[in-house]
Amino acid sequence: MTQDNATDPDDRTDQSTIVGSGDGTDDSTGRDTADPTSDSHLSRSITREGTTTRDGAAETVLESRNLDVYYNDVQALQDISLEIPKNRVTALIGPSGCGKSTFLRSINRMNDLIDAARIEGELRFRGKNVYDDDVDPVALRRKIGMVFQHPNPFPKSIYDNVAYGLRIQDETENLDEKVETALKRAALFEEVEDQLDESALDLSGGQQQRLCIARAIAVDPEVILMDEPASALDPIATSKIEDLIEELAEEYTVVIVTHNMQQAARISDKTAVFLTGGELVEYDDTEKIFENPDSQRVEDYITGKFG
Ligand SMILES: Nc1ncnc2c1ncn2[C@@H]1O[C@H](COP(=O)(O)OP(=O)(O)OP(=O)(O)O)[C@@H](O)[C@H]1O
Repeated sequence: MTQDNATDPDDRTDQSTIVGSGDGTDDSTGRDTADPTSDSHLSRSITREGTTTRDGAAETVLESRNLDVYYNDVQALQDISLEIPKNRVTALIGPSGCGKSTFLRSINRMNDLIDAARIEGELRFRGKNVYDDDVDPVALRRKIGMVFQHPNPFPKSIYDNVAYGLRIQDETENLDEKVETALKRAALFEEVEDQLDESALDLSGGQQQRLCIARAIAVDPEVILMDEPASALDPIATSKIEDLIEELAEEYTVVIVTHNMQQAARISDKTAVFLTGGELVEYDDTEKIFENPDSQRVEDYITGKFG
């Protein structure tokens, strides 16, 4: 479990796209990155506007294809292929050490920060392999924000925490409004509106976690990755975070690692079950996984026979 801070604004640049050039132009193929099913090798900016929704089905936003991850010579993930739908909550569950956090960190290239980590295969965000040479990981992490197990607000005021990323990006127009919107979306505004200038460190753990979510939201991501975001919180704070996650899925695509199977069953639409050895054993609608999984190993895990 990494404690790195994907939202650390000091790690950011002013680019608004995930590609190095940031100029929003097509490469020589002239094809459009917006097509999530496209196989093309592209260098166009990836924007929210360029999407289409298939009839009835949620659009795929993230897709791993034959993804292998190694730490030095040890393989942590084996041949992971799955599609993550837009505006849904996708839960990653499985016993300790099965690679859930590794997969989550692969999505926004947080594993780049681990020297021993090596990736093979593809991880596509809106059809574009995020491991292509022209992808800027800092810009990628702005589009794919991350919230960690332990709340990690900066030692600054509540306001400055939320505004930090926007200031780094020079997006200070209507800053008060943007901060307020992010705090509202994170279901925190009403609790802190009279203390915006006070230290974020004085908030409760649950409030700090919602502040970290507000900080991630403020820079307008499309995807929010959450690595056990409620595991350090008490039951009431956990319940608020769970309610919030369901609300967030109206605006964002949420991918959450959780050890808590009840939590996965309560809040997620899709569930991926990883088992020992870094194998994705089953991935399906959450209801199906919990009520009638295809795999006996998954059933054994869900019913507590191991793990
Ligand atoms: N930085 C690292 N260096 C070396 N090995 C690592 C590193 N991070 C994880 N691993 C190994 O990779 C495997 C997968 O770890 P990962 O943390 O992704 O699993 P997990 O399912 O998220 O576990 P947990 O539920 O305990 O957080 C484990 O064997 C772990 O020891």
